[in-house]
Amino acid sequence: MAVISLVELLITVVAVVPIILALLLLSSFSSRKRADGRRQPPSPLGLPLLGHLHLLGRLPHRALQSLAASHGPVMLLRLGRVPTVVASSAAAAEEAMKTRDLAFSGRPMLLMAQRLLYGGRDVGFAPYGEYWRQARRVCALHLLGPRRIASFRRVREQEVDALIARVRHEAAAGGAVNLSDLLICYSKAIISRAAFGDGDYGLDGDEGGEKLRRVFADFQELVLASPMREIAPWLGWVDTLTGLEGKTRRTFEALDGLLERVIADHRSRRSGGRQVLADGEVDDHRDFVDMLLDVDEMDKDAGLRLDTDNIKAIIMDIFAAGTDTSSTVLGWAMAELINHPHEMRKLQDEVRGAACAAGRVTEDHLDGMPYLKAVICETMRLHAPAALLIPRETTEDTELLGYHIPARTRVVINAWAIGRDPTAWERAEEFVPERFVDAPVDYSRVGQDFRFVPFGAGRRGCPGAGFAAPTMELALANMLYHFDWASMAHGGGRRQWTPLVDVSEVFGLSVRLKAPLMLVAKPWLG
Ligand code: HEM
Repeated sequence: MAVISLVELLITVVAVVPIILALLLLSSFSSRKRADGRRQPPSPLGLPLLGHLHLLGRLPHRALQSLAASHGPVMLLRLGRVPTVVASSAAAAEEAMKTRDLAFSGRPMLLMAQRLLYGGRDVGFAPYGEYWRQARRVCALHLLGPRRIASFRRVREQEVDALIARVRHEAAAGGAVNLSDLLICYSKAIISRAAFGDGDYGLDGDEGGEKLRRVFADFQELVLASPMREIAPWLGWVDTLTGLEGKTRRTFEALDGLLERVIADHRSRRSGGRQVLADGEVDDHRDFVDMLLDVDEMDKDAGLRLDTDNIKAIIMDIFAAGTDTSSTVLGWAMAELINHPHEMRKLQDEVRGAACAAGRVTEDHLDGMPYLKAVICETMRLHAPAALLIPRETTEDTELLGYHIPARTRVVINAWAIGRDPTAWERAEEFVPERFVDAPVDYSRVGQDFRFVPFGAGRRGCPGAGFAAPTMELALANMLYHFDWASMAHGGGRRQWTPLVDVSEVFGLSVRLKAPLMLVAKPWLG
């Protein structure tokens, strides 16, 4: 990810500072009382300028987990010039996202989100305040409410059929299926159709949509990147040198142009005599852009104006938040199931038993599949895709587990570490879906159990969990219904059979499998 290479570059740059000087300036922030008697969270040793940045490495969620093991569930780090509190236990998460939710509901003004999301006029990165409250209400009620989610059932079922057909086609060609690619296509197709409808929108001269896929991938990579300018403003020139500046501009321009066309197209369809429906009525053909244009017309009196930039920002948010996350969970679920054949067989028995007569799994079958839901929960417990959630910022002076946290402190909640905390979970590092059969969690309702927070919780918790649930469940159930699976890997340029999937990770907007998931799919003949 770009942010990692930038950090590495910074480390190289500061290496010119004599090591002796660095050692002399080493500073310890270990837990201490301030002059006013308020306790600060403990900190590891930091370096001048970098603070604790160099400790994060390529897999920050793991590095922070190790640091928390020595320094405790609430730590204070300095990332460049940014003081950052890290919460790594269920108790800390509950206090931040429930007991003191209001104080922890801000978002920092992240430079890249500002650049790519119209100055923070979206939902996910908008600062806490009246605009965010209204935009969030629109999202939760009009775009992601239960009736709207149900209205996209046809889209989900068609896209699952398309996914299964693609697997069948690639499997028939005799090789391994690149399931990672197919799952990204699947979740992107669902979000695109929900957001834009069935119109065929693309970039100029983009045969097959490859250019668009790359632009979206760049967007996902950039949105949470930390440019040097933000960490150490005097090193802002590094962003131009590494190409980050140019890539950000090109990505923004490409997506902005596309969204302009989509919105103009929707506006012209509406002015051609289309009736605006009353709030709450379900019309299968209305997509998110339609809904946002409706809200702009209907909510005028409620004080919310959504101009074109607001609509573009909210749609981009939904793409950022909703695509990689769902496909990443599906990839991890398949990897864990291949590595746990007994659990794979158990889930296949459940799915095939429930949907046998129908010849495919539909959404009507999902309620009768408790093990399917348990597998998805267990996958997210071990592999929370947004491992560190989205960074928050305190809106006022507050406390966390007895430590004083000043207003405007950045807050990172390590959902990944909380899911693997051995003091909270038995056999914490093992894949045991049965734990969620014995104690089921409705993961589409966030904030029920703070040992399990892949969707965050509280005011800023994910409003899209209910949308993600049928998207993931339907795909996983159908993949297991239609095929028997085995693993295959690339090694030394050749494809090799392997009994297990390599579960090495790569950190990004989602923490995903490092190597593409290459699997052999054998059609099940029933
Ligand atoms: C497996 C799938 C998903 C996961 C794991 C996930 C996870 C998250 C997380 C961790 C946050 C930040 C929560 C916090 O700070 O407490 C978030 C926020 C958000 N998510 Fe999701 N998400 C998923 C799917 C979706 C989908 C499908 C959508 C929309 C269609 C969506 C829309 C949003 C939005 C708009 C926010 C910002 C909320 C705010 O700041 O007020 N997410 N998500």
